[in-house]
Amino acid sequence: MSLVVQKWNELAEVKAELAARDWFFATSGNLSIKVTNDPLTFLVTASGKDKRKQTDEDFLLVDGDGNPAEDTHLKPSAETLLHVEIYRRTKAGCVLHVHTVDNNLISDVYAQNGEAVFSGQEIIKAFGIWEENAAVRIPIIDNDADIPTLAAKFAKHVDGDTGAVLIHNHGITVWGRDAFEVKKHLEAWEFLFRWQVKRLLLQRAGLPVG
Ligand SMILES: CSC[C@@H](O)[C@@H](O)C(=O)COP(=O)(O)O
Ligand SMILES: [Zn+2]
Repeated sequence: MSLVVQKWNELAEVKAELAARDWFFATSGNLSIKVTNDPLTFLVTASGKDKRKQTDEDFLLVDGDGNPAEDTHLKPSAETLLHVEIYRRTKAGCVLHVHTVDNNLISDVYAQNGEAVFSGQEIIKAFGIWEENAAVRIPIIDNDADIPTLAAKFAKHVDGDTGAVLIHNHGITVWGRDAFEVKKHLEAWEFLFRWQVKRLLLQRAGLPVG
């Protein structure tokens, strides 16, 4: 099996799992997986598709500038430049971007702080952090319809082989060394967002949550 086919299958599997979670509302979301380092090439979702469907036009191979590296009628994701920033700056192997109601709510509630911080949760261990009372933070950046502008703001927070950024009232972009790691991190973030949204509601209702 060629490397591209192997990576295609890996990304298709993650895409199917996120689809099963119903994390691709209204064609939102984009995913990518690195294929080669030198030169940089990666598979990225084709733009505007319903990512819940599985077809042989789901992904296309792009180069280090995010342009198609093959002859195709498919258009790379509108947000490919964000993926480019990650692959150029880190050793990440996979990038996932989803819009969920909870990640949008958290991005809005904490927008003024420029970050959301979570602590006191066992699932933080999914990030490989084992200390008692550990806290994790996720930066929140303003959304921008101009993708190069958004990518420049986003790039300021890309400083490790794993990471995540919330885009205000838009969604989350998470990256990791491989598909397994990034999916685990995405699931942990979404767990924390859902937990926090529910806690805020229960607190508002006067119920005794910590
Ligand atoms: C209808 S979702 C809005 C899109 O602009 C975008 O945010 C998105 O996540 C999907 O765009 P795509 O070009 O299909 O990768
Ligand atoms: Zn998006």
